[in-house]
Amino acid sequence: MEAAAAPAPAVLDAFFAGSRHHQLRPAAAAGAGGGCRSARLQAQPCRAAARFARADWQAACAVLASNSGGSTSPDAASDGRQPAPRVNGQKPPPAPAPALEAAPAPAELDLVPVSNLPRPLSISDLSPAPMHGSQLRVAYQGVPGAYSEAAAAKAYPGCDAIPCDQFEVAFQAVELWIADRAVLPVENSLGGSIHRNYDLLLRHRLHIVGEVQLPVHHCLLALPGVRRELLTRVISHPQALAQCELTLNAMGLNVAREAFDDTAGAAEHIAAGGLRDTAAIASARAAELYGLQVLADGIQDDAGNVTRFVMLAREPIIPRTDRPFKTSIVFAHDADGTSILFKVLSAFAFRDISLTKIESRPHRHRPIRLVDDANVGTAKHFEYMFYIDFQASMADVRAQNALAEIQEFTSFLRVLGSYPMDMTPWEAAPSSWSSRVDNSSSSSQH
Ligand SMILES: O=C(O)C(=O)C[C@]1(C(=O)O)C=C[C@@H](O)C=C1
Repeated sequence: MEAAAAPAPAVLDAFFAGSRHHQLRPAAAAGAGGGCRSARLQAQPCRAAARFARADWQAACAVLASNSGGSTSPDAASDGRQPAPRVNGQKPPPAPAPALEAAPAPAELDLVPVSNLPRPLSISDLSPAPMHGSQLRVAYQGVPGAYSEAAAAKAYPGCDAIPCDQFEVAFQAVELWIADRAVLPVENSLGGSIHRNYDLLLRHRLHIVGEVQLPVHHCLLALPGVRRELLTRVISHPQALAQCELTLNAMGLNVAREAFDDTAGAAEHIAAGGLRDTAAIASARAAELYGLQVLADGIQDDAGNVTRFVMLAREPIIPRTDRPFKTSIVFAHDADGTSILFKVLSAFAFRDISLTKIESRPHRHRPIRLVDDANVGTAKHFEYMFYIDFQASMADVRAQNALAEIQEFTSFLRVLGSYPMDMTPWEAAPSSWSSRVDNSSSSSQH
């Protein structure tokens, strides 16, 4: 138990400081609804989504890149961008006009003077639970049929899922009000962390507002009539290839394996190109969408194959204590500190707060630390940013005090989000390719 129940105002201020407004709304995105299901957002060049002129999206990307900088992190400054407004983990700047408002408005953009337009709280701001049945626009990476689309649907049932060609585009789509939320993978039980998204979480200013765990059930897909013996290549997302490696070998499929942007994109590529020598690892839904046959299903190496996704929004949610919450933080420490990681872990251990994840990423701004006594640069350590997920809400005084303590010996600390844990029960996906293998290998024409 905490002896002192005093909250840690600096940490909490820093956490809630994320709710400032500086919004850029592409004119065409202001309309209600979505209609973007089939349009895919792209980064370079930015192909137009259904309702957006190509120029709008490109201008929006350019303004975001030149003005917002994303950020809050030491990382962002290395891009040579404007010093970003601090979101949390740092003191917020005094009130004046946000950086985006100072930007000259491209003709086709409707820049909202946000300081004049206080946005009323809506129910979605207040509720930590997904908004069932509403047409929330949710950005994900991949094309329809990707697991990320299924994760978006699980997180926000009935949402309008917006495909994006890269993770970064999904972040930008939310920042630019083209989407309301993004749902992005952060770790898989077999393949490990999706590092790119850890780096992007730091570089952008979005908040984690939820998590969703998706059992991932992979199928081997090919054009109708193709037999396994004809295959010379298996293509898929690198995570999916890694998750099926042993099973593919056990099936005798020792053919070339090639990485693709996403699993469903690989299936689409086979269908579009009429590739009879290539199979994709993707979902059964991708098979239906792109007219492929399932040669084998349940080919993931482990029945408990599950990917954890985070839900991202422009605003943090109000943390609560009436249900299990997780909080995600990222921090760096001063070069001269000793045993910092031990001290950080102790701050949680002494308060009986369980950690659910630790990740470290290179500290881009300060990649190397000199460690020899003479400081002549002969001995070096890498420097890291540390990401920790812990099982407590920011509304819990134990978490507030732990972060207040941690703040004393870290040079940078940011709360990425405090959000309800995904407690939905899930069944392991069957991993039984051998009993389900399609017999077409002996009966079909090729
Ligand atoms: O390619 C897809 O279908 C995705 O949604 C991406 C992704 C990932 O990035 O890990 C998501 C879940 C699976 O683990 C495999 C791939």
